[in-house]
Amino acid sequence: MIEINNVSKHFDGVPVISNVSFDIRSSEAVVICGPSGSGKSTLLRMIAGLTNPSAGAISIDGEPVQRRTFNGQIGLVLQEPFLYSHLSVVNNIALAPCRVKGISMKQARTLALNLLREFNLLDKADAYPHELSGGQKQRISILRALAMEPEVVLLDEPTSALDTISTQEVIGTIKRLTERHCTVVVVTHELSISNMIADRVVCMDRGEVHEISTPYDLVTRPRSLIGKELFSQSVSSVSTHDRIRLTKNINVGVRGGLHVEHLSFITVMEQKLASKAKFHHYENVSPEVLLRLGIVDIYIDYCCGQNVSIATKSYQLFGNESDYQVTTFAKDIIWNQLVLGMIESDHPPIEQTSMSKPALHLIETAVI
Ligand SMILES: Nc1ncnc2c1ncn2[C@@H]1O[C@H](COP(=O)(O)OP(=O)(O)OP(=O)(O)O)[C@@H](O)[C@H]1O
Repeated sequence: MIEINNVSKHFDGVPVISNVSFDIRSSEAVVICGPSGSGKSTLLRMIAGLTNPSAGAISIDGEPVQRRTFNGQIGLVLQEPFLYSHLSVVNNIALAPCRVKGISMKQARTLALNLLREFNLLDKADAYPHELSGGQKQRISILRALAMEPEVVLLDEPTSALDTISTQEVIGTIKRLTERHCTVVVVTHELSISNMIADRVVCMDRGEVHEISTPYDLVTRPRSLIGKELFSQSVSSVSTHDRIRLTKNINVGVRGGLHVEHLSFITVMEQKLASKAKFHHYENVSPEVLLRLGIVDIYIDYCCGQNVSIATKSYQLFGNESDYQVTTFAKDIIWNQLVLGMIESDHPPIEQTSMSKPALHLIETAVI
């Protein structure tokens, strides 16, 4: 769908992007990551048609982006949400479809309300931007882009100005975009976004693409130095583990293929919890099924540097509409609040042998 062919860019003779080529398929979610100054935003701006390549070409559905007229087919979400402060949330979303697409304000508001309902923000329809949290503002700006029914949504550092909880909310919204089969391209420093939403991750450094891999491959077997540096950063030891008082067993599910050395958090946990935490590797089993059936208390999905993507049913740090959620936390948060909280709560120990036959069948047939 998006073709990037031998694209280079220089500013005043200084090269910023050098000979970059890759394709993005329709409905694909691609995360572009790399150190500061590696050219990520410049590449995204070129995909958006906001700046032209110095050499090479970028096209969407065969049409060069430079020649595309603005029709809302590319949705752009920036670090700052830039909502209109004098308009309510619903009118912020309805404005562009009304002005650009020429539909009536009534129709545009209906469209906006439907989006707000779908993305669980209906209760904010009549709020004004100053009444929203940073995360809510950013989620509204994503819906504003979505209201134009774009072919592709480009997001440039959508969470960099947000705290942990707001970041999780925004990641949830981006994830929903992907579930709607939008083509999504995200530039981010937040590695958890790639774990949560990306089909593929583009690793850039100094204007060049060094690796394009799935998040899982980047975590488990990075092929480039920059991929390794970004995704397998060394983890310092957990400072608070001595506070743990163990009274109960917890079952920890670990995604098959994820090895202990990928995360020293697990190593520390194994040492400290020795007899209390049981680790089980599961291949091709849905974490949701494992959690719903109570076979595991925590499911460790991906581990990336300081971040861990985990799923939990029985203990929730963040309110959520479902009783199952995958969240990416800094490992210290897991350790201090989640594991400690779980152990100190009245969480009943679950023995693996208590699985019923139907439950076993469910597990055998469930595929991630
Ligand atoms: N309009 C411009 N004029 C001159 N230099 C620019 C311009 N835009 C970007 N640059 C330079 O291009 C390089 C890449 O910038 P870019 O913003 O694309 O990097 P980035 O990877 O997105 O960085 P960050 O993660 O810090 O946002 C930087 O050295 C920057 O100073």
